[in-house]
Amino acid sequence: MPSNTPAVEISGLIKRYDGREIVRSLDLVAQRGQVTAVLGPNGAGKTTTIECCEGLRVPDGGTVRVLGLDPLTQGAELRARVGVMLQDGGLPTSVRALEMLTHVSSMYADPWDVGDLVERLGLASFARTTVRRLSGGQRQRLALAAALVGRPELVFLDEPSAGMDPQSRLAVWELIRALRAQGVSVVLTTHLMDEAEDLADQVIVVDHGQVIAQGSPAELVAAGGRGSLTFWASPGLETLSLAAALGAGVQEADPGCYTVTVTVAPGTLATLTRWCADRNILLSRLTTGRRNLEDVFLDLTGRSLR
Ligand SMILES: Nc1ncnc2c1ncn2[C@@H]1O[C@H](COP(=O)(O)OP(=O)(O)OP(=O)(O)O)[C@@H](O)[C@H]1O
Repeated sequence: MPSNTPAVEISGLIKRYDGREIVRSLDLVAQRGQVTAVLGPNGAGKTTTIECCEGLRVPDGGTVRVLGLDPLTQGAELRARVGVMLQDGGLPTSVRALEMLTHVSSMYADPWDVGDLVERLGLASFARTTVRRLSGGQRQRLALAAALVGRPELVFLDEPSAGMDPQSRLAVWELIRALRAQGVSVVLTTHLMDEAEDLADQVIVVDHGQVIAQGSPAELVAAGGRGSLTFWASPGLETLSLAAALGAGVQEADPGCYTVTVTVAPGTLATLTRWCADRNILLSRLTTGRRNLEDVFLDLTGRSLR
């Protein structure tokens, strides 16, 4: 199989549960040697899509190729070349953490040094604890180590830093950067904007089972061409009236948190504060600045990820 095939190539993927179409003709390409982040809100179909790539789900339509191979019929060949970290860890629960990792490493001809992984991911403090008794974040780190110990060419990481404290999250991010530097292809799902923005070469935004935008973080941020304006006040403001005053879209992203889709100019702020003053509304906080992926995501989906 030529090695210039993409790491992952999905076309027209369809997946239904109980007759409900969860993944709806989804197309996605993840290039080799890159970090590709599949970003989307809860229930968007990210995990289902990744599980189709891992051969854990049978698609109802479309094609999935991983390193040029079909994960359903060529899974045995892929197993040695692909690392998988499932969202719930997917680990056996009655073994000790380090024993489990050492056992997995013994199945490979040229495994990653277990001691090095233990150090990079801070596993030493719970090395002798049985998996069942680990915290969620500890399990995640162990699952990541298990996914990497076989030195895969491609890894699927389903929400790799979910439930982790900030320090562990940084360690995971550092490791993902190291993988990329080694030429490993990484496909991860996340609902953390900063994770996608910091790590990914390519971000694929999925909502309702379809790709709604894709590009590098910089491309996605530049595409809107606007600044961002967010303010906080009491919940339930008349956003339609404010939108008319500003000549811009206004959304209540979370209760009491409003985002305005506009090119921010001095007059914009004057109009906003006047509109509020006329209604005796006190702004508790206001920020303007460069758009980030979160603003892009809000524009695209009308929803906040928090
Ligand atoms: N085995 C299943 N049977 C029925 N419905 C399912 C099954 N697995 C997932 N779903 C549903 O499919 C939808 C998409 O789930 P999926 O886990 O792919 O989304 P996701 O984007 O990964 O979300 P999250 O970020 O919450 O993990 C959800 O509504 C979920 O409840």
